[in-house]
Amino acid sequence: MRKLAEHNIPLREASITQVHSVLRDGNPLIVHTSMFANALASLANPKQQQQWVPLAEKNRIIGTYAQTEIGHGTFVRGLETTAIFDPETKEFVLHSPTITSTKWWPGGLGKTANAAIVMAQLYTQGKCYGPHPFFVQLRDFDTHHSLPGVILGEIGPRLGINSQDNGYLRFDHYRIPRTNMLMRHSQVLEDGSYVKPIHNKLSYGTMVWTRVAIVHSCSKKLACAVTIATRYSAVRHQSELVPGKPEPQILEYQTQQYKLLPHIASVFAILFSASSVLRMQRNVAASISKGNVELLPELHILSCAMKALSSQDSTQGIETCRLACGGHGYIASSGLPSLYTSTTCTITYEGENTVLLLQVARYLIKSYRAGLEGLPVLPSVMYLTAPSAMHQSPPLSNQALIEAFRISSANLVKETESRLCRQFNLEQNFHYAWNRCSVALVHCAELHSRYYMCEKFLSTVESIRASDRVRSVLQDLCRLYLIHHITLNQGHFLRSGTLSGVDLSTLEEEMYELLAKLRPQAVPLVDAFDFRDELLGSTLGAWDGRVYERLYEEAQKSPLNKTDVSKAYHKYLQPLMKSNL
Ligand SMILES: CCCCCCCCCCCCCC(=O)SCCNC(=O)CCNC(=O)[C@H](O)C(C)(C)COP(=O)(O)OP(=O)(O)OC[C@H]1O[C@@H](n2cnc3c(N)ncnc32)[C@H](O)[C@@H]1OP(=O)(O)O
Ligand SMILES: Cc1cc2nc3c(=O)[nH]c(=O)nc-3n(C[C@H](O)[C@H](O)[C@H](O)COP(=O)(O)OP(=O)(O)OC[C@H]3O[C@@H](n4cnc5c(N)ncnc54)[C@H](O)[C@@H]3O)c2cc1C
Repeated sequence: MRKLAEHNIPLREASITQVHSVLRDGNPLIVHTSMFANALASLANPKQQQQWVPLAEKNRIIGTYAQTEIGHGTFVRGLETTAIFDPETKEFVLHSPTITSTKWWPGGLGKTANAAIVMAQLYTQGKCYGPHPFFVQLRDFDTHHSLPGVILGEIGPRLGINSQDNGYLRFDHYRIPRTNMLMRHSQVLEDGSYVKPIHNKLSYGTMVWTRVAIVHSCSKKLACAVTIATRYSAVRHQSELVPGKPEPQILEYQTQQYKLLPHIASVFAILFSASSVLRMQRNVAASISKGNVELLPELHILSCAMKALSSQDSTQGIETCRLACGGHGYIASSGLPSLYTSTTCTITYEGENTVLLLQVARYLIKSYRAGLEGLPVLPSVMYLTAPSAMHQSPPLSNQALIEAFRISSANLVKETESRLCRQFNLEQNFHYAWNRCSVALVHCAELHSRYYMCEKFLSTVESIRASDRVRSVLQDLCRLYLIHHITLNQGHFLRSGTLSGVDLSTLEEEMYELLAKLRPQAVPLVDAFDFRDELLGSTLGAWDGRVYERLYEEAQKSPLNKTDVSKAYHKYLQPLMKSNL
């Protein structure tokens, strides 16, 4: 917090800095600095902001975002916590009517937060208006005791991020003033009448914002992992590449280069896509302030797509980096296990990936159908029904590969839409037909998202003007990324006829050449991420390469090494050894 203040970083921008990496096993303030701060900024009206933002900025109020319940995470419309307006007292009564309505998971809720943005079903004048956000004080601001009517606790150990005190929360007819409903987009007036928002998903805005922040943070996490694994691969010597010759750096093995270089490329692909979505988000936020919500669906879909792809890619990449470090990748002091556990959760939180990809697919199918009917569609999906442009670029050039992605994606959407129609004809029910096509629909969403990411990588690299040599290395890296993802998805390209078997063999051969060409750039590339050793926190990945010394030094800190003979020897081992069991 002191660092943020020193650098004049507003609270709600803290989560896209490296500040939370200072803590190894989760940050109990991350939801306060990200979702809570953003919910106040985007869902509270100016008067409410004046009241709460300065207190949150000064950390007098420490908040969390309490939406998920034991019974419902994905299906937000199914939340059970109620906020019933009482016109007599001009208050809302918050209540948790069932066990499944218990709020469950919010970060920092267990012990740290004294307030929360609570999503609850809004009832007024006898009618339910769906989930809405409320500012709720949970603990006394001086003593930190939970307030009467509020039942709070921590949910217990998790796979990782165990310093984050994820919590549970129940309300027992707990009253809050009417003015605690966040009223920027929708309101309940004193007489209980409800004023609608200009778009009925504006109250989901904090989730959209956080998905964008997650994309950015995934590229940082993956950058940490590739830095550790690449530096280690330059220090580690193992086996014989040529019999009788000295043991080479493991980075000389083509298989090792294949494990690392595509993930170094992935850091850039995710980062450039994140920047593009962030720009769009800023534009949409500015438009919403002027009452224009036209681009909100596009932002929602793009943030779902990029959150899903980046969390999946970074988690897989980090695990590959861990495996690439052999046994030493399994030791906690390598930093890789905690990077993995703090990244794999991004697949689940802020919208489980499959669910988000199905949102993307819904948009693709709707846009495809609209395009066929000649109705207007938004820019990112115009290609679904636009004529193909495959022959305009030289064969297998970067542009041709992007076109191959685009056409394959359009082809898959077309094929899946036909399947959906056939299934609908059989079932006579759109929802059942949708479910029966949902694996294929997820594949459509993945390919569309990959196309977007490849396109952003290429267009960003080509726009670099500062240095020819930097651009040249990034061009090679981008080329490797494109070919790598084509080889992983060969079937789609063969099915669409955009690439032949011969093309794929040619590309595969080029990929192996690129691995060798980029090998000398591997260490400079990760050094350029410029992580301080303190932030990386890894015995394997420190700048000076003293891997073995650091591993040995770190082992000395193990509590078991404080004494030569442990207590357990006297208590258990010695009796066992003497027991003749
Ligand atoms: C690594 C460190 C990270 C650091 C960074 C900070 C991290 C901080 C830590 C974070 C810790 C983790 C913190 C947490 O985890 S906080 C909890 C996060 N929870 C979720 O993300 C829940 C996920 N579920 C949903 O968002 C909704 O229920 C979905 C979207 C699945 C369906 O929803 P619903 O059932 O209501 O809708 P529908 O399917 O009938 O669709 C109806 C229409 O609505 C459109 N629509 C839907 N949504 C939006 C939207 N948002 N803007 C604009 N439009 C939207 C949709 O396209 C469709 O349009 P159309 O097709 O009809 O035209
Ligand atoms: C570390 C961590 C931190 C979190 N922090 C917060 C927080 O601060 N605040 C907060 O409110 N919440 C938080 N959450 C909760 C998180 O947002 C939810 O766990 C997440 O949205 C997924 O919901 P769920 O757990 O209900 O999973 P479910 O929706 O039950 O998913 C289970 C399975 O069902 C599938 N499924 C569900 N619906 C569909 C569908 N329509 N179509 C196809 N398949 C489907 C999913 O794909 C998945 O395979 C956190 C969770 C974690 C793990």
